[in-house]
Amino acid sequence: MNSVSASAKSAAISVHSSETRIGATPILHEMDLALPPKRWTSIVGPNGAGKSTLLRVLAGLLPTAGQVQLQGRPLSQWPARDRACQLAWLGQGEGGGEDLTAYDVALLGRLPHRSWLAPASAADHSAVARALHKTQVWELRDRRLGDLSGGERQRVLLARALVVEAPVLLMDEPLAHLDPPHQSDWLTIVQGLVAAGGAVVSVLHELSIALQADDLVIVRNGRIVHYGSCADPKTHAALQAAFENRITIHALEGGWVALPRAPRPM
Ligand SMILES: Nc1ncnc2c1ncn2[C@@H]1O[C@H](COP(=O)(O)OP(=O)(O)OP(=O)(O)O)[C@@H](O)[C@H]1O
Repeated sequence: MNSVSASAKSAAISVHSSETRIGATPILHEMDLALPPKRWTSIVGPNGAGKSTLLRVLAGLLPTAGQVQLQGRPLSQWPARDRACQLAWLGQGEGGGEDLTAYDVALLGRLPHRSWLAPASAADHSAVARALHKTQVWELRDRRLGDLSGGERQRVLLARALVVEAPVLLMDEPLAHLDPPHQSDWLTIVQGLVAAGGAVVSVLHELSIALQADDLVIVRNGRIVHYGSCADPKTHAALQAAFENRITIHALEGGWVALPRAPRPM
């Protein structure tokens, strides 16, 4: 299963856990996953499979019966500020800061780099400007977050995650509300992060985009049922099986697309 797995020590981020519960309900079982640097990994699977829960465990947002390691060191042993510089997070449908300008929302991502009560430095401002340009929201920088459209807002929140400049970036449904040109921009950003040595982990429902990643983690019923390269036919077979063969996968322009299987004519 783990043809591309790194060991926990050499991984950018890893989880080894027997069970994760939300309240009294067991949600994830026997998670053993080590994701290497310099790769983009997409987490996919049916609705309710546990993808977002797995990402939250990796981010340290949900306790688990086991251990998460970041850069080879248990998450719990990282000083909070250092950890926040190493691990950036873009959650699903994040709220908060509605009255802040887009610029100030992005600047929040620099907080881990700043000393207590210190004003933003020139480096902070240039990181924000770079991220707002990359995500195509520089022109919107003085608008309130609460006044932006869904896609504009998502791009500001992506900028906030990018300004952390962390070597590990976790994103839950980062393409929500993004139109195809902005999805394409997102792909360019991810490729740039990976080329610079980063580990990018994204939960995605868009299987054709997920298949453009380096590796795929397939989750079903709270378990990792496959982890492998997107180029591996075994990964395609596992993906089809995870979706009960209700998708088909086709080669296209050097990559793959996944389509819902058309119902048989009556
Ligand atoms: N707060 C909660 N209390 C109880 N069960 C929860 C809670 N949050 C999530 N769950 C359950 O945990 C399971 C996994 O949820 P999760 O959000 O991780 O799935 P997912 O794979 O990301 O789903 P989707 O594709 O629908 O976004 C689901 O059955 C969900 O109903």
